[in-house]
Amino acid sequence: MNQDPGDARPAQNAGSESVTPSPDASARPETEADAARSGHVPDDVADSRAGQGTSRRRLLGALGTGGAGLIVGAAATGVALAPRLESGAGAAPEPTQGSAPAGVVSMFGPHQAGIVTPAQDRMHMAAFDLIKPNLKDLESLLRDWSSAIGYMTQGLPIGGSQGAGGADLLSAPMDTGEAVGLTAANLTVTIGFGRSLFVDSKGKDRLGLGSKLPQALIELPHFAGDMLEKARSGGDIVVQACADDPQVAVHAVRNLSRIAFGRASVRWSQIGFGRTSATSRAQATPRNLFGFKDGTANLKAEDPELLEDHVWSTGLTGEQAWLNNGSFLVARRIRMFIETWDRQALGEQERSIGRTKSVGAPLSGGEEFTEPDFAKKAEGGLAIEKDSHVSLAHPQQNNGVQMLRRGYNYADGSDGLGRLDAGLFFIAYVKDPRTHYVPMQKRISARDIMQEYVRHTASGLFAVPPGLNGAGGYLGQSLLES
Ligand SMILES: C=CC1=C(C)c2cc3[nH]c(cc4nc(cc5[nH]c(cc1n2)c(C)c5CCC(=O)O)C(CCC(=O)O)=C4C)c(C)c3C=C
Ligand SMILES: [Fe+2]
Repeated sequence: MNQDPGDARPAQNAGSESVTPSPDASARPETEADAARSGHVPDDVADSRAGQGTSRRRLLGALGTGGAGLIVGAAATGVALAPRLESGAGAAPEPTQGSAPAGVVSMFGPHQAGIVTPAQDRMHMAAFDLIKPNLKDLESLLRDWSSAIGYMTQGLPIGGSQGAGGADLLSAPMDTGEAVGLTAANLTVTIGFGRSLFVDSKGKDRLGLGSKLPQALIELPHFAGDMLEKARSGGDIVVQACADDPQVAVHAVRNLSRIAFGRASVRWSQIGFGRTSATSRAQATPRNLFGFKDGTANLKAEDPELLEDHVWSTGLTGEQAWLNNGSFLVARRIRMFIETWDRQALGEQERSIGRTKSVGAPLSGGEEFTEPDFAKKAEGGLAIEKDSHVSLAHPQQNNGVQMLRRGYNYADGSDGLGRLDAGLFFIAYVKDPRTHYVPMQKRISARDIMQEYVRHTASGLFAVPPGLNGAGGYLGQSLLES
């Protein structure tokens, strides 16, 4: 993480109002008690807490001038978090102005970062359950998370330059510290809401958000071959942290989990290494653990019209309108029977997928990006078998629907039989899972030749709210304030 320059010491407990220091001192709370209630800490209170006699204004000045790479976003991130983050007063920092420094992906925009962002190489995804479901905790959690995400995605410790350890020896540091000295590594943090946030298993409203349950946020049906572990599935809120450095991604989830203490707890988490998709034409197509190129025919950031048709939620009205510009995240932990696969002849492996292993070309001929010809005949039948993976997943077989895949390889050691517990942590973003995921998964689960070599062990479906448009807001605000 970038260590910002100078010896400036940040406030330890400032609130959302302090994003931009106000020149009008009378507008600020006078006492520490007032400050705690409002979530805003006056500079002098903050200074004495930090024990450094350095005002937040000086901190901001130092960052603004010396931290050229961090520009306004970091400089204006006056939203420091209390060590235990109880105030619920955090809010997003100012949008970065102009182009972000290398390695920094802005958290601002109509859509959340981490969807069409060029897929980073590492992922840590975690699902959280609320501890005592109530709107107050949910809002304060989302505010505090948004603030922390603002720091982390700019390569800063949560709370600012001294967030991982200043002069206060009596409190736990706001940031756990293991990312100090690392860059932001293109960190993005994307959040989504599970059906269980809205209603319980009997359909009863849990938090007063029942009327806002998106119609498409269904209970996914059972698919042939599913062997789902409940403890690894579902969740009220999901957090997807992706970065090009594993320590940065894990640091993000660890700190968000720490911030959630008392309000939400981790239900499951999954670490992924090695992206299995390309989400931009500028990226090379990576390979999955079957050794095949994965992500060739994926939707790409350069296709805004296709993204509009297949990924972004649009045209929702009334109580559902909060989700416009959002999306749906489908997560499936798919174990791959690597050892069995590795014993298959190359021809059988290629027949299962429908593409060559070497370059990823369709078996009907051409190069990697040649469109498959599903009618082409070969010796003994079709060049691309009807039940090959690409045939079943191709838009031609799926009413024209497409998805944005953003999955990762995972390996969680070996099972008791010496086999790798490894596979694909499948992630897809879709406009509507009822049309863009369920029918395709049904077809794949029932017929795909590749099914013999995989088993779905966990599942999640989440509604992903739109992005942050400006300072002072927080991720998920449209759900709570519409
Ligand atoms: C329900 C959706 C999908 C699941 C589940 C899924 C699992 C899965 N896929 C591979 C490997 C490959 N998939 C490829 C293409 C591909 N896969 C899906 C969907 C699901 N995959 C789609 C929509 C597509 C694109 C189809 C097309 O338009 O041609 C490929 C080929 C290369 C590519 O285009 O990406 C591979 C290889 C595995 C190993 C797997 C589960 C473990
Ligand atoms: Fe696939």
